[in-house]
Amino acid sequence: MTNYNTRYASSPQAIKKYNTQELRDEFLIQNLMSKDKLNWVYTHYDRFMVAGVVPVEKIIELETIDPLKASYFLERRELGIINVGGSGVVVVDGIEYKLDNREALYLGQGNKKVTFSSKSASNPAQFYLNSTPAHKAFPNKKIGINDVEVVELGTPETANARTLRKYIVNSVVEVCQLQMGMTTLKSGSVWNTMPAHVHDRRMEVYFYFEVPEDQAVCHFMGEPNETRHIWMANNEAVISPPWSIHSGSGTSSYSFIWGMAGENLDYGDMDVCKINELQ
Ligand SMILES: O=C[C@H](O)[C@@H](O)CC(=O)C(=O)O
Ligand SMILES: [Zn+2]
Repeated sequence: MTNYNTRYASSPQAIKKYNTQELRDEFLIQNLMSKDKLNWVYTHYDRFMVAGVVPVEKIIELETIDPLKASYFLERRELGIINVGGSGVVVVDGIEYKLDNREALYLGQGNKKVTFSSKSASNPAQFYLNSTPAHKAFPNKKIGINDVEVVELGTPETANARTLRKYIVNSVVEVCQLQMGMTTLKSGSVWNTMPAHVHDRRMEVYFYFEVPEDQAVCHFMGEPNETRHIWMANNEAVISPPWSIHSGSGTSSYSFIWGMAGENLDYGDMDVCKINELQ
């Protein structure tokens, strides 16, 4: 079963007046990982789409949705998939890709039939999906844990020691505009993306997972001199407009998947904010 809802783009002026619920309604994405359902959010930020799928009893098919006005989902789109659950299988036009925990798959434009299933109902796969418009068909590619580019960031003293893994970036796989990766906080560190940055060329979505039960992540957004926060639970995502910082501090360590789309494929294109100038 496929569900979707739509999020329109917001101006920096608008959010200055939002209360907590309005901010959450615009930017927070909940209920992504629900059993035997494919829940899409179609954003008007670079038409970036976000979904989760947890196949338990069923094989779930990637269906087109009405806003695409396409005869199949990947007619004009590319798709990135990262499995954050138990072992699963993605079948793409008859070709089977086994995705274990923390393995990823890039699917190019033009693939017609895509299905998701789990190896075991007691430890189901949890596929996190990002999709963006595509203008060219690049080859499908599985990205295993040894294919990623690893970057160590931060220090324990500043509570931001973390390992960043680039899965879907153009030095690993050819893409039109999608970029995806995963960042894991070291035990005792809580701050991601600090120093914070903006990149007006690209929007971004963060999906927080491996947040221990009874813990939470406080996600910071907004212009660097006008920030807001959104408290987030495990398996929730948050949209970052191109004009917004996107940084979080947890009450414990955690992991998150970042996904981006927009003007360029240069991962390092960021305007870093001075920590002591944030407001
Ligand atoms: O534009 C890049 C993204 O915000 C993330 O890759 C940053 C991140 O994972 C981190 O610093 O922890
Ligand atoms: Zn960023």
